[in-house]
Amino acid sequence: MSAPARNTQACALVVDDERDIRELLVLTLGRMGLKCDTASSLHDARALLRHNTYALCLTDMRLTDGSGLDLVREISQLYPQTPVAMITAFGNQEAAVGALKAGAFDFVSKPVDLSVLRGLVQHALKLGLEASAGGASRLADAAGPAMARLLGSSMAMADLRTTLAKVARSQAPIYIAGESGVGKELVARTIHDEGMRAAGPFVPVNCGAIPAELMESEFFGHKKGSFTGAHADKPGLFQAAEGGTLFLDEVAELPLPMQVKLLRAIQEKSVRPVGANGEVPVDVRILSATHKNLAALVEDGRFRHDLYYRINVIELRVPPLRDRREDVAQLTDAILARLANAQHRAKPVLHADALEALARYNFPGNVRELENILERAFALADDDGIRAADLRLPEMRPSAPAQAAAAAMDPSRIDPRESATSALPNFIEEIERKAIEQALTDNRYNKTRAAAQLGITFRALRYKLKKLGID
Ligand SMILES: Nc1ncnc2c1ncn2[C@@H]1O[C@H](COP(=O)(O)OP(=O)(O)OP(=O)(O)O)[C@@H](O)[C@H]1O
Repeated sequence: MSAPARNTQACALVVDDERDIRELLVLTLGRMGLKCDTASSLHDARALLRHNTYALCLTDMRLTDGSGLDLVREISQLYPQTPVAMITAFGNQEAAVGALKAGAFDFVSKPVDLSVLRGLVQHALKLGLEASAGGASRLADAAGPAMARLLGSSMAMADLRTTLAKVARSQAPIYIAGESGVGKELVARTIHDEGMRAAGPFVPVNCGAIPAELMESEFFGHKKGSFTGAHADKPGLFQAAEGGTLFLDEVAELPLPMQVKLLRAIQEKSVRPVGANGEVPVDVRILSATHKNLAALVEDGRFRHDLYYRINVIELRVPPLRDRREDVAQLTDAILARLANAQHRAKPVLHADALEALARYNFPGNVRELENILERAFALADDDGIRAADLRLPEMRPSAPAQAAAAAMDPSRIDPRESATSALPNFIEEIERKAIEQALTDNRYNKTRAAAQLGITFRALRYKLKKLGID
């Protein structure tokens, strides 16, 4: 245990049983203007923590007298003003995730990449400043105001909020899984707003909505004259998210060649604009989401496994609304209040039969569908309030979202003899048209969301709209 050197300079605690690593860390942190205390065991680290306040703690995972994870837990609970990061063995994603879940704000893998370490230390110091500026309790349980937007009293949502509070502090990439309309983007925004990048931009990008040929330029930017139509230098989405968060929505839609380039940008923390000679460094946290089963796509070879592991350090799963029906009443109340407020009208009464109907309904389109149902009912409601019939719930069997649109226009209910012609191709086109029109209506003509509901890519939807002549 090194003798503590006390003065006003910020001090870090380095815990590792390998002397070489301790020396390397002390040297690097010293160059960044930090004093260091060192400990080679849990026992020594605990003793130092009892008597000193640290701006940062870096601990190894495996220590001679126990696990660094225990130290991470203790520091998060007893010294919440001290951000703690874990040093993990290379490629040990499990340990990294364990550390983040135990309350570490970040991790760094061995062999330690010094530029990564420096970035981590800078973030830790920012966190410490936040805490000393009055946000210590925020570091302790991090339930900030943004979290309040994520409604739901179910156990599932309470668990999700607890995990969010922890992961918001870290820099780890997070993959958000869940059906369409379940709240994945809201979760991503909450992580951003609750974390230390909140002052930076939150840039959501729908990966399925960018034409393949423009993708590289959209993500990384381009130089003037690099291709026909490039009239001026243009920064890409990475540059737009500098200092903040890039949210890759529908990440499963990325074409394979783009996946390679994205992986490189994330690993190197730099991008090369189309037509540029050099790289531009970027400081961006990556969050991603899809309603598809990404692990299955990896197995099928349609999503690169290396990118999957890179973006999926922590996976959050947002459960479908039908699995947390107890949230429906609170969500309904909040949505009606918001609608009433926006239209300067009184909040309508929701009669018991309407609430019962909502409680029974399966919500294949999840919270977004609940919003659409209530918006429609609110528009039609008179002073008497909203009754079950006003909700116009489709008669649906319990079904997954991709089946939902199809179920709404169940082919068995369409009589080929009643369609324009009984020829099979036209009959099928008719079904397709109805499914697409229904999905567009359900999603307020948002094509991206309609495509997601239909379980097809944005490009496929665009093609079909053109083919069917739907405006
Ligand atoms: N827990 C929640 N509390 C309050 N509003 C919610 C909640 N979950 C979702 N919403 C609202 O429901 C709508 C759909 O949510 P969001 O866009 O985040 O879903 P999504 O899962 O990203 O959808 P998609 O897969 O189609 O992109 C938004 O208006 C969002 O604000």
